Amino acid sequence: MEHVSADDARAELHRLRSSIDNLDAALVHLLAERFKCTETVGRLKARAGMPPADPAREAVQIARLRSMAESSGLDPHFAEKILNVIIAEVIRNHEQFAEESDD
Ligand SMILES: C=C(O[C@@H]1C=C(C(=O)O)C=C[C@H]1O)C(=O)O
Repeated sequence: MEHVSADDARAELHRLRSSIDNLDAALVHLLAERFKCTETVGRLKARAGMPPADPAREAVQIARLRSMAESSGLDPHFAEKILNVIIAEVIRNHEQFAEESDD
């Protein structure tokens, strides 16, 4: 493997970490927007007496995400795991909205 000086490695690491920081910021902003949107969906469902979870919609979302992950070089199993964590949190929020509207 080609040798790299400590100075060059530090400069490259700094450049890469700066991109990682930007990407992490984008992820947080995207998640914040998604949760704003799902909050509105959850409150709408609660008002309409619809169930918090929609497994059919989740299955479509997961299949779509797995396929996008595959074509962009991301491990589809990992992509599914992340989406499941997000969806579980969304459903927890929706259950809370449903309880609030029962009060
Ligand atoms: C946001 C919704 O509620 C739940 C959360 C979903 C999600 O986070 O993608 C998908 C289906 C539902 O279980 C929805 O029904 O669209």
